[in-house]
Amino acid sequence: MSSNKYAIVVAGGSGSRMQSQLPKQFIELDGLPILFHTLLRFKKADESIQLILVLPKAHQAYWQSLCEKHAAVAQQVPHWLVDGGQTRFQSSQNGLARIEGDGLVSIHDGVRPFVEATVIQNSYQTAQTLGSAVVSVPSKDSVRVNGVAVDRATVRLIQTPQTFQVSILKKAFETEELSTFTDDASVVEAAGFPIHLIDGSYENIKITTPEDLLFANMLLEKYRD
Ligand SMILES: Nc1ccn([C@@H]2O[C@H](COP(=O)(O)OP(=O)(O)OP(=O)(O)O)[C@@H](O)[C@H]2O)c(=O)n1
Ligand SMILES: C[C@](O)(CO)[C@H](O)COP(=O)(O)O
Repeated sequence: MSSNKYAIVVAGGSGSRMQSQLPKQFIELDGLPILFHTLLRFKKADESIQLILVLPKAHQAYWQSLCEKHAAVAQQVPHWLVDGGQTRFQSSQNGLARIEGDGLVSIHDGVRPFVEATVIQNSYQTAQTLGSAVVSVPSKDSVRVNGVAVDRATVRLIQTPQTFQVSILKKAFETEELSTFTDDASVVEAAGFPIHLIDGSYENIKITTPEDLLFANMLLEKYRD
């Protein structure tokens, strides 16, 4: 198999739950837009990873202006820019279309800027041997499905990155979109391929609602040297 490694960072959403004028992926943490933090995490985990950034057409000029403003950081994270889709499925699909040939591809939410290098590295290593690696954590809360308590030990909360052999992901994405496709693993599983879960971390939050920004700033504080 080819040793090419790609990361598709999806940032094509509208961020409606954040209720912010500025799309959430551009909100600054420590003076730097969230998206730069996320892209840097991948490059720092493995310099050879080729980055593909998925952004709505309407946000691309603004992103270019941010790249000029933060030129020193931007040059550390060279990337292809790809148009966002109407849904996350379509954004992943657009990113995937940019990849020619085989290798490994990780899909990661642009708004998960705290993913650790070890998690990224483990995801590529596992996908290399098993075909897929989907980051997850155990539930800390009790869980009920349709009101019925379930054994919490059977529950895993799914995060990103979700990493696959390119050929598997391309085959899976040849399908029609279903409303049950909330992530890339669900697309791959529906195509009949096995999903291998690996450990993530509780700090790998998806910045979704305003209180997530409070937590994000606390995490930055923790790692400030
Ligand atoms: N059409 C879409 C929808 C979502 N995403 C991306 O998928 C990730 C996870 O989605 P979410 O947190 O739900 O982002 P939004 O869709 O932007 O937020 P909301 O659902 O609150 O509108 C985000 O990085 C988001 O930009 C995307 O690339 N294309
Ligand atoms: C992909 C994901 O982050 C895994 O937890 C999640 O499914 C994205 O969901 P969202 O509704 O698009 O935020």
